[in-house]
Amino acid sequence: MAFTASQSLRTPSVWNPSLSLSSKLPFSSAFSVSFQARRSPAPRPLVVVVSAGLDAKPTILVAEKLGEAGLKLLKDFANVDCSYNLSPEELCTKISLCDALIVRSATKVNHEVFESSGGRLKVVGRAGVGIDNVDLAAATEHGCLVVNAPTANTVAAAEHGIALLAAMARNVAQADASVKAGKWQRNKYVGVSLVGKTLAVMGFGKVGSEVARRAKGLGMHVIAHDPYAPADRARAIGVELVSFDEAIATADFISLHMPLTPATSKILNDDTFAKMKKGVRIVNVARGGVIDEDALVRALDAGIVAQAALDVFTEEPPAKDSKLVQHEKVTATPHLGASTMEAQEGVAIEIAEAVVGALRGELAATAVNAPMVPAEVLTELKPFVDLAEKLGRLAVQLVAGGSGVKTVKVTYASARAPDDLDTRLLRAMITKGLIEPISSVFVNLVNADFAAKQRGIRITEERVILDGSPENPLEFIQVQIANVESKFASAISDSGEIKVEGRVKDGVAHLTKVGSFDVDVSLEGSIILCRQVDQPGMIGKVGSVLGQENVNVSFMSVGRIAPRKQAVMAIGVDEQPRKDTLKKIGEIPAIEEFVFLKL
Ligand SMILES: NC(=O)C1=CN([C@@H]2O[C@H](COP(=O)(O)OP(=O)(O)OC[C@H]3O[C@@H](n4cnc5c(N)ncnc54)[C@H](O)[C@@H]3O)[C@@H](O)[C@H]2O)C=CC1
Ligand SMILES: O=C(O)C(=O)COP(=O)(O)O
Repeated sequence: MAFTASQSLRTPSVWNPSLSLSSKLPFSSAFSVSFQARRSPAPRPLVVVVSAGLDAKPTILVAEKLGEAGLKLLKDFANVDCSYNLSPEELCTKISLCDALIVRSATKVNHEVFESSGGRLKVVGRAGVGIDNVDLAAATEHGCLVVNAPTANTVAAAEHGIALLAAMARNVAQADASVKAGKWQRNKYVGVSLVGKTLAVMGFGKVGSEVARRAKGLGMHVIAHDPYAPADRARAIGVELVSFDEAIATADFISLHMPLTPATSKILNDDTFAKMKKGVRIVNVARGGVIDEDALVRALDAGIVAQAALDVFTEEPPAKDSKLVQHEKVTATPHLGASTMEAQEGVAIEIAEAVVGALRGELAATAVNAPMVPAEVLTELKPFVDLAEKLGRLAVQLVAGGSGVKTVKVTYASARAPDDLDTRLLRAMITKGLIEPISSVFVNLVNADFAAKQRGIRITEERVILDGSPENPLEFIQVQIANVESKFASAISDSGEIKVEGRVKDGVAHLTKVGSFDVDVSLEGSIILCRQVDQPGMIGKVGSVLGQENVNVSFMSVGRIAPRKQAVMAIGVDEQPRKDTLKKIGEIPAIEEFVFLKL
């Protein structure tokens, strides 16, 4: 049978586009939903990380210098190994003993690092903004959460951008070197004024907008280019958003503030320099890789670019004989944008809190490779998260042979408006439930979609919109697995799929349907499902077998088609019955089939 779905997964509008899933996560095209994710007014988006399952004190490797206040937070919680300047080989060796890794921009956290961790690494904390030094796809594949510290160095980076802008325009660095060399060259270092000039801010995010604000204070005319920035945010600070071509063609100064991504790599190149106003001046506090550095040297030599002020380089540190760094029209700093006392203390605290929180399995505000779920949504969905995982677990255990699952349909029944229910978390937990019982993979919110895709499992989501009060986020969740045989034939619904359905009652997950049978058993402990001919005394017979074997029954429920016809009995048990206990149940006359399901 074919399941239908009508729309691709959308990114909620509250997300910062540069952190959005659409650009960072290798989301599977196998997933589709028939509604949009929730648009939340929450001030801080949050993400839940499935707990790393740590029993002992975790170990955190801090591979680059971090502020003291952050280190203290880390040390209060974990064993902290501060090892700076590790070679790639040393990092790979150490990482297998670490639960978390904290880096700045100098450490390359590549595929080998995740491979070498042997599955122990659960969190990578980037103590700063740019995460281009972390292989996000590899992190996701390994179920490792990546968090960054996106806010604490914004002002520092913006201030450095302005410092470079002014220093470049007035030849401060070159004149300083000249004076120190015993010269007094007042005519050589005549600069240009900033007031009245047009500044194009490329990348109107946190740093870009702070630069724009400051440049306006200097009397500059500020325009910006950012394909994802909302026009009203720009308008609010008197900045006009323009196209890339218009920005570079009209600017006297260009300041770069976009992340380094495949789309922005070498975005300034021979072609784009050729479109610029002759004599343009360029500031780069973003990433060296957004400029084709050889092309910049050519543009400087040709006089297209009058000057450049660069804090960042494709290779850091750049080669000593780098033509770009040595160019007399270039002012260079060694990636100092975030390096103020204040920013480094702030960044250290921000990243330490995020990493510790993530290791505790708590909420983290700054996940880069996982869906961010606002806090209040999470609180509301918590019992359904439990239900979702358990339904996934039950459904897959009902498959004969336990494998061959390819097509899963999840139905959410709710009175909520279609765009008012964020199900990414639920889908991830159903996926976890489906995959973990049949593999050795640890599935969490980070790698759930990836893990499903790897196994060729296609999960579609559908909404049933109910009448009634939208107060309760969900009435029930139904999980169906198509095109498989079941080891418990009664779990196959009339339409031919394995079907389980559950609800949350008084905050507790309940199984409420198996195949076409209504049952009601709380999803705690484990479950025995029996099909029998409905007749008096069955509950007592099964109960006494379990009682004799000291297996505590927590819940029992019988769902039947009609009196004295076939019925399904669901029995919740606290302990796992021994094999011969289960055999004894199977031997009870009138029991036609039974299955034991672990939650
Ligand atoms: N030199 C330094 O020490 C520092 C450098 N940075 C760099 O600055 C970058 C920006 O930082 P934030 O403003 O905090 O990040 P942000 O994420 O707030 O802003 C980045 C902006 O770039 C935009 N963008 C994405 N692709 C674009 C494209 N093709 N063209 C134009 N705009 C595009 C995004 O929509 C977003 O608004 C970071 O990614 C990092 O690489 C940040 C802090 C310190
Ligand atoms: O936050 C960023 O993106 C930066 O570039 C700062 O890098 P750093 O932490 O100073 O190595």
